[in-house]
Amino acid sequence: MNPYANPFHLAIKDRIEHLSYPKTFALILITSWFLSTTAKWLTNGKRKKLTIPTWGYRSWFEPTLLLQARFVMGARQLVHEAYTKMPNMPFVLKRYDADFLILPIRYLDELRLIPLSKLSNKGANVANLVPEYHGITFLLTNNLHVEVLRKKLTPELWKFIDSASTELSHGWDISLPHSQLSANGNDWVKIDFERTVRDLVSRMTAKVFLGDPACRDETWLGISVAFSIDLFTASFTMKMFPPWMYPVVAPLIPARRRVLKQLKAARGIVGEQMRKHASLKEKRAQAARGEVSLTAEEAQDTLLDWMLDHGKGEEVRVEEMSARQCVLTLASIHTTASQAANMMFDLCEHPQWWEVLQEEVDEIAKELGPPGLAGGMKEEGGGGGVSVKEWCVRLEKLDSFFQETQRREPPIMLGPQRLAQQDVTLKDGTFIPRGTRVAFPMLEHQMDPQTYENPNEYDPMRFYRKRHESPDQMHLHMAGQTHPNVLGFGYGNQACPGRQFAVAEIKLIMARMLYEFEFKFADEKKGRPKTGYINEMAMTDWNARLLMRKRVR
Ligand code: HEM
Repeated sequence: MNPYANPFHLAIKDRIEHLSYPKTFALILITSWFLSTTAKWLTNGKRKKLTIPTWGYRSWFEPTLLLQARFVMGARQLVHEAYTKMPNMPFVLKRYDADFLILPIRYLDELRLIPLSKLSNKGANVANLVPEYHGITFLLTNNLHVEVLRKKLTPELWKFIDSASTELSHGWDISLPHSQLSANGNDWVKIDFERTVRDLVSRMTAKVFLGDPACRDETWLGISVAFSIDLFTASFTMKMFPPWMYPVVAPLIPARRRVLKQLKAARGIVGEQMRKHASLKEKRAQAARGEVSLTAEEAQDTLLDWMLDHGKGEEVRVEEMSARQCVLTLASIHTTASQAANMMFDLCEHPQWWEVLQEEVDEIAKELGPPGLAGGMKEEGGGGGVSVKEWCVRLEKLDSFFQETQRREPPIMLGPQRLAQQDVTLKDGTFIPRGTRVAFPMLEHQMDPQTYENPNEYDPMRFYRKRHESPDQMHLHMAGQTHPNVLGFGYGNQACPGRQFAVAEIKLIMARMLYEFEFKFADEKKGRPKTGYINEMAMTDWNARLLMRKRVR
């Protein structure tokens, strides 16, 4: 029987056929929300639920869908209101795909000691990326990319930073508009600062992770910037639908198609480096016994080499290894570039600090030679040159500046985040049902007068002063150290494993910028570019432009 034979059905069919694209999209969303809510209601009846109050409903009648939709662009406001109105209390926030239990900071240490099998950082961070649709499910069960950072990159940090600094010099000539900058410093040139730093950081990261020649492969450099953006866009779009609709929606999302293309191209590039590693194994062993000598490229020691030597089974198959390299670009490039951009925006907003930072760099340069130039950041112990370590360690004011920017502009406003893999009851009886996302109000805590004196004041020497209060404080308040009041890199043993590398990279880049150039906002009236938030994620303003000119001494 033809269902449309009925005039009522015919009218509906006619309406549906004439719906515009936005209306069709809204209809799909509302229908899928209705179906998934009904399904949840039918299946969740017996599961224990969160008993903590939800924040944000405007009235009893506001549908949950509306509250979840408001979180997308209004999370900053919702978190701020909840934190202010319910100080030191847990509360629940509704993101469209998950309920967040926001815990006061006093729970931080208790949660740190709960095993990952109960409260998982990976569960929370990776689930946001819909891993099963992007070929990255191995992230949930496998830790090789974290191990390599902890066991190879961090212990040998300065060797790798030194290698990254050679790539910084190479990128410096390519990514900065040298030909437009007059030597007398008269001409201001407009630049997209964040993009410039992204280019530099992607080169430095590729040098350390993959080595030559992949680190100069334009396709790889393109992937290492675009992969994160496309993966986030694809995941964000998919998560607007209930999981049962993913098989239908996923193939229609252009960003996801790009992600799959990037993964395919990465297989070619990373696969080639892997083949070289395999073919060099014997020669490297001979060189270690002093029987043959290696060229510089053959002798390079990359994080990929370590992963190939230490990985097992699927870990060392090209599909998984190349996807892992893409994921490492995701973790490392935009985070680092936006921190550097925020630092430069803060400096342009508070120009009185130029002199202080430039003076610090100039003083060190007088003794160690200019940053990045001949006689400056040379190989550690090589040719009478100065190690990058010495340069970075001595940049104490820049270090403090780094932290003050990160305090006010962390990459995420709710963190650290964990996913309850099973029901958990905290010491005071707070019950966390399986499946709950747990997070801390990082940004609010860092902007709270109980945490920092005059939190709204931009005080870039705040951490410098703390460090110099007494010798035992010197290491506690360095950029990259985690602390309950400094959460931008996470906290405790699950904190960002690449943070020391990120701090050193940013110091190298910023020291050179301070030494060689001056910057100001392209649009002085607009002032500092505003950070936007999509859900809990911070987004620097990609339309922001700065003016730069050569510094004349
Ligand atoms: C300023 C730059 C960076 C910021 C602000 C940052 C921040 C973070 C944060 C907040 C986390 C989550 C920690 C948690 O779950 O509690 C994280 C995790 C991670 N970061 Fe970073 N990060 C930065 C740079 C880097 C770099 C350069 C690398 C690699 C060299 C890296 C690799 C990772 C990895 C692999 C994880 C996941 C750790 C895990 O699954 O256990 N990050 N980062």
